[in-house]
Amino acid sequence: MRQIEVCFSPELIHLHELQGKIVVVVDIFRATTTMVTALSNGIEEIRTFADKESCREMQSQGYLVAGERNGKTIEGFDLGNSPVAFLKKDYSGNKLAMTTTNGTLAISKSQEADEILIGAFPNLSATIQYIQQQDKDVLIHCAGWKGKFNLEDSLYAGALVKSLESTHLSEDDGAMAMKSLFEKEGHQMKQFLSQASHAKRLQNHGIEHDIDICLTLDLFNIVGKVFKGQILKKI
Ligand SMILES: O=C(O)[C@H](CS(=O)(=O)O)OP(=O)(O)O
Repeated sequence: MRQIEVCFSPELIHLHELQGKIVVVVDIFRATTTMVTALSNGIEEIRTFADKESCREMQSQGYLVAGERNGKTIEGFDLGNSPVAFLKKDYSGNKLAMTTTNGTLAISKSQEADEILIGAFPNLSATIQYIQQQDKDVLIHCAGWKGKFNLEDSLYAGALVKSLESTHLSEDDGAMAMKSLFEKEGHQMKQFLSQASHAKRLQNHGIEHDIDICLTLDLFNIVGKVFKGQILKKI
């Protein structure tokens, strides 16, 4: 049987074997949710950058540039890191360059994987369906917050482990623990995650509506996948 395991922070990813696996990168608040929303609303490809300046330079190549530092839109950028902003108009025909605090770092640290998927609650079922069709082990790479464990990415990991239990064994302690957490709290996800430190940070920025999108299941029937350094959508 295929295996599934969880890495709770990009700081711990060196402890895991990535080769041959599907790595699902997850940053519920908000980078991977924003990416999936952008792809669902017309963005044709996303390139991710660790630093602001390399990202900003993509403007001259016709890319929209999006990103934040400490949750705030970077000065001179077209967009921040808000999924809601990508629902406000049709972005068909546009390409996006993005830099965020945690999510884009987790993607760059997953490069040795056989496949990298972009995980978020709004495309959970599509991602599950795609994984079930592949004959590969899965590693869920939680972006966390500045190197630390966080509740929302971990709960997503639990949801994925639980949903894949008929096809993927979770012998890893982290995967087992998160499955139990999801079994206990998954039915009241919004209430449970409203206590999360990052949810409180977003509330302080007055962007509660982002939280709603981030915690809504199956809004989009797409899979976000990295192909040669670009994130593209697979329908
Ligand atoms: O924009 C976000 O929500 C966070 C910012 S921070 O970690 O709270 O500074 O970035 P992300 O990469 O989406 O976790």
